[in-house]
Amino acid sequence: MPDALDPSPYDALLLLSFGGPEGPDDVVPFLENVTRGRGIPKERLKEVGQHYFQFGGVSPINDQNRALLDALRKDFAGHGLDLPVHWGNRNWAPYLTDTLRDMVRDGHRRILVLATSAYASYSGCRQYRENLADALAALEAEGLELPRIDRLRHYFNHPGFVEPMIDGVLESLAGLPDDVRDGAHIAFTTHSIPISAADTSGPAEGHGDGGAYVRQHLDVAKLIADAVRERTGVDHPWQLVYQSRSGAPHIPWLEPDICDHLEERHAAGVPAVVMAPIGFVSDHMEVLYDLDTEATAKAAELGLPVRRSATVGADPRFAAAVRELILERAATERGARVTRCALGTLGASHDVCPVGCCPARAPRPAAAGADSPYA
Ligand SMILES: CC1=C(CCC(=O)O)c2cc3nc(cc4[nH]c(cc5[nH]c(cc1n2)c(C)c5CCC(=O)O)c(CCC(=O)O)c4C)C(CCC(=O)O)=C3C
Ligand SMILES: [Fe+2]
Repeated sequence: MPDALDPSPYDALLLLSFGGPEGPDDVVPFLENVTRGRGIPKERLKEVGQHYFQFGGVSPINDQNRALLDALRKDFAGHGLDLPVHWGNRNWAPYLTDTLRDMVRDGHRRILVLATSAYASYSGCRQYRENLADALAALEAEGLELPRIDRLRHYFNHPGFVEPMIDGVLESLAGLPDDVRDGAHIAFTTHSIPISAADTSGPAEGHGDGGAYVRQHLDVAKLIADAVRERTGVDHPWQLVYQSRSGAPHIPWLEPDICDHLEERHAAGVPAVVMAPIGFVSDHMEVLYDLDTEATAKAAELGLPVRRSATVGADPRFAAAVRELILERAATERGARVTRCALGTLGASHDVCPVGCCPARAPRPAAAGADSPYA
């Protein structure tokens, strides 16, 4: 047996994810949960509902989280890390509040959160923290003693997140027809968000010009493109583009959209495109519908060969990265000096979101940050 690894002061890991419907009857209530108070046009909701119905009302995200749970437990057991792993979602069962209640009743006092969102932004960071605060408030109202909750730092530039995506892009290139492979461009995609949200993503000192959200994605894109060039000897031109835009049309969101980008590349004579969804942790509905269905249909219409590269999902290298991040944070909490592993130019992200990081339009309590009202 390997030497036991020390996760103290933490006594549990909570995998915190988005959640998704698991059957047709779940779709509308799930969308109501997601969009409550977000001002999304009715037309857009009808359209997104259809994406889910087209897949039998089942989002792949829950099974992917089950696979990630298995991968984490296997990795921890194999390395002598004795830390129970629980799972709760923001928008569908198992709901965060229910999971957290069970954890508190099981006696957990110091909980570390792994969010299935790798980058900064209101939607990808603070909103998760707001939902953690909501869950703590609910448990407080039930008279339960509240645990202390910390969240693992953003892992977008951790090798365990980046390396599986490099393999994914290499695999997609290999899958293209021989005569177009070397000329292929890479379209790195992520979720479009309002430009105002991008500009205020991350800590205040980096606000403006797309903020941490755009900078972090550009750093990952460049890492992958550089690694692909090194391994294939071919310089594939690349660009960061966006997908899954929602919201009112008069509000500016990050562009270009992947479909417009495919059209533009095709018109410019580019012979093939690999779509690499670096903004997402798993092949969930935004990937299966917006890329594999919609963008792939657009490419077929253009006669443009495309491939979509795999997300990280339950890759064992990602599970190992999570273990390293847990041990890194635990050691930091114990006052030890640790190496903080990160690729690229930005360095390891902060452990605790500072005040003013990824602000909300309408301020609400958020846990696990410097502005948390909870201990
Ligand atoms: C940055 C970001 C991520 C990546 C980080 C992360 O992973 O957290 C992400 C992930 C996801 N988004 C998802 C689903 C949805 N997102 C929506 C709406 C929105 N997302 C936004 C941003 C993001 N979203 C924003 C700015 C909105 C507009 C409304 C608002 O300002 O809040 C809507 C409403 C309908 C629509 O308009 O699309 C749905 C249904 C699912 C589940 C997929 C599945 O079921 O498999 C996942 C993983
Ligand atoms: Fe943040």
